[in-house]
Amino acid sequence: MPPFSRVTVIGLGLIGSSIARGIRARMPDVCVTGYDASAEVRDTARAIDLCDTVADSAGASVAEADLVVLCVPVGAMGAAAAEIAGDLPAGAIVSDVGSCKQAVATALREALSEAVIVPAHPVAGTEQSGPESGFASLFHGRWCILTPPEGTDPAAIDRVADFWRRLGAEIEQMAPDHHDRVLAITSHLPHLIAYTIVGTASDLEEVTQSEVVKYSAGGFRDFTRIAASDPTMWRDVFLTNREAVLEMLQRFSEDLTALQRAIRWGKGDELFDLFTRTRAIRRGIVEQGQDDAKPDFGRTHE
Ligand SMILES: NC(=O)c1ccc[n+]([C@@H]2O[C@H](COP(=O)([O-])OP(=O)(O)OC[C@H]3O[C@@H](n4cnc5c(N)ncnc54)[C@H](O)[C@@H]3O)[C@@H](O)[C@H]2O)c1
Ligand SMILES: O=C(O)C(=O)C[C@]1(C(=O)O)C=C[C@@H](O)C=C1
Repeated sequence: MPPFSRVTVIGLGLIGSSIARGIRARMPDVCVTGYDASAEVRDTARAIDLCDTVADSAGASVAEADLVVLCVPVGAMGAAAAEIAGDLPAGAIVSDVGSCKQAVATALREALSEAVIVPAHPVAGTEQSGPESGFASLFHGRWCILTPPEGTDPAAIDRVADFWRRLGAEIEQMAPDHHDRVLAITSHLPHLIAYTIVGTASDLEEVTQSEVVKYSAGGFRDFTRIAASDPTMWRDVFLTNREAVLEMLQRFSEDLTALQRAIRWGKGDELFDLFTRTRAIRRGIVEQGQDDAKPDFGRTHE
């Protein structure tokens, strides 16, 4: 039996709509209610039959829920939680999918002082956003990291883990501050680098816009996919995970300076050793079947 029978998804963008579709595909008996602050998104969600019900207010959407999943940008988590505070049923579990965990956990606890909260982060996504971009298989074979605060009811953690396993994810548990440091280097910094390199290329006076488009067939093209990611989401991620990102950025710029010196002084061995090491890391990722380089992730969009 599914761990929940009435799930409310708040924020019907890429992740929220993928959860709604995943529930339809993997837990068809579960009733899904959706809500989004944008009336346009709610209309689209109704038009594409994303949920059993799309409510017109956050409070109404949670009134009968046993699980509420907040799928809004991390900077909006506190406000979204505050909106449901007065209507949340006593036994309901609240979760979220935010890309940073520590600050979000604090915001959720402040808004929902009595609720059982089990924060989660599915490490799966694309550069798309909005209700039509989601797909049921997004979480298949991907990690979902749970960051429950100390003292969280283990039965609640198990139910949320079961929910994500049924959506196809594998579960890992971590302390929120550790999560934020790990994701700062594996996800947040790569996005910052992609935004920078695409911005720098388009600013170069000697390179025209049409040349940027015309010659972006190789490595640069991969950066442009990442740099097309949602501006609101990523603004919020960098402002929210500020400390960890700045720490990793400091390490990164020191390593970049070392590379700069190696190039300047013709230290070919240093370059060769680093590139050999990084090639082995890439091959390890591919061997583990986690190669996401293809734009459609090699997965079926159900
Ligand atoms: N995109 C990814 O790759 C990815 C992966 C994992 C986790 N996440 C996290 O998932 C969350 C959602 O990201 P997404 O990619 O689905 O974004 P999205 O832009 O596709 O969707 C976000 C939706 O939230 C709605 N919204 C904003 N504020 C709201 C509020 N106060 N109440 C109700 N609805 C509100 C917006 O109208 C929008 O429809 C973010 O916290 C993000 O960090 C994203
Ligand atoms: O592949 C992508 O497009 C993503 O950006 C996915 C990605 C990532 O960096 O891995 C982005 C943010 C998330 O919080 C989790 C996953």
